[in-house]
Amino acid sequence: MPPTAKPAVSTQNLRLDYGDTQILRGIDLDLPAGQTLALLGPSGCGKTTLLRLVAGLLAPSAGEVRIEDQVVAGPGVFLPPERRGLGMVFQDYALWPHLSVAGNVAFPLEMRRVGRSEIERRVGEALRRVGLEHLAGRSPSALSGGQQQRVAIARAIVAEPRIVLFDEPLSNLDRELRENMVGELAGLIRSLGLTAIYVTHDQSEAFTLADAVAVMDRGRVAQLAAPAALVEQPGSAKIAEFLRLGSLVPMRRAADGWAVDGTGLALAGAPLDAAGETAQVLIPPRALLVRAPEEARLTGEVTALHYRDAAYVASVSLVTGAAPVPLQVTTNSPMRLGERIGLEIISERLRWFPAEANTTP
Ligand SMILES: Nc1ncnc2c1ncn2[C@@H]1O[C@H](COP(=O)(O)OP(=O)(O)OP(=O)(O)O)[C@@H](O)[C@H]1O
Repeated sequence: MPPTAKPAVSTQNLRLDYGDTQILRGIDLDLPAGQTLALLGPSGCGKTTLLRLVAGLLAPSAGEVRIEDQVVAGPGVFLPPERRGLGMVFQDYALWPHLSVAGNVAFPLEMRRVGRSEIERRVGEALRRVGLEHLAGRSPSALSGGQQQRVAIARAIVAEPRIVLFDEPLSNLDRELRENMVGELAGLIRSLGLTAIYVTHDQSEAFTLADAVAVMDRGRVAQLAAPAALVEQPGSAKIAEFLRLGSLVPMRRAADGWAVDGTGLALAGAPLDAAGETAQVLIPPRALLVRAPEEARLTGEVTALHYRDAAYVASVSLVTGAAPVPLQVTTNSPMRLGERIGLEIISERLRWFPAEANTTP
């Protein structure tokens, strides 16, 4: 974003308490226009609460929400949802059963007292965008889950908002449909030039759709970064663990470097500033190369195996002479359960974390 451009949505020190319980503990976000931000995190971390504060369905306990540089919530200011100019799509679709598909999509325009012919034109356009123009006259109850969610999306975009909020919109759909729809939704958001905030606990959804992902943890943003940057440079061992980026292996300082805790197995490449006597190292699958056992310094035994997306994904137990170390390996070469394989570690692809990094309150 050029330094002068105003963010489409921003929050400053946004807080929400229920009684004595702090739900959001000071959220600072800037979302540039035309970008999609995913809020990703475990159940209860505050994703939906943050979205509801932006939507105007909740008022903050402290801090500020701005939309296109207008304060919409803050000390002495609160704009209701209908005055924030946002589209919203929820998990449960919330379609009216007594209205047809077209009637549901027309509803936000009728509330705004848009003329009949203009409504017809815009409803037709919104339904075309989601591929449902042929079902305009149907009742929502005669649609599949995926079609119902498309109606909800058409309804959210019919008034041509610049910003759309999505709260787990695909979580009621079965896996295959979800995977198809997430790509469709990403295409739609891009082609309409929308700014979007997308709540999900599904990492692959977040990584498919979003320009930036805010990983949330207990009411805070633990890390905000592009998907590739999260994979390359997770901010803490806890974030790496939540994103399932690989195995986290406990390390202990040895005479001339670092060794896997409880073993004599040395690993090179620790950054010099990794303080203390203990650390953790993230070993992502892409840091491991499979070799013939006699060609490698390390040996592992295959303990579990899946074939997925044209590759073998194996759990491997690294043989250390002491406790085995569990690792994950991806390879194109066939493997068998129980097989012994050689492993080479690419030390530049390891990520080191000081032990303290896992104990943030
Ligand atoms: N009305 C309420 N009163 C008290 N606590 C609430 C209320 N609404 C939500 N909470 C609590 O706030 C926390 C955050 O809830 P929120 O729905 O934002 O989480 P989430 O990250 O969206 O979770 P999920 O993925 O399960 O939807 C939870 O611990 C929840 O129990």
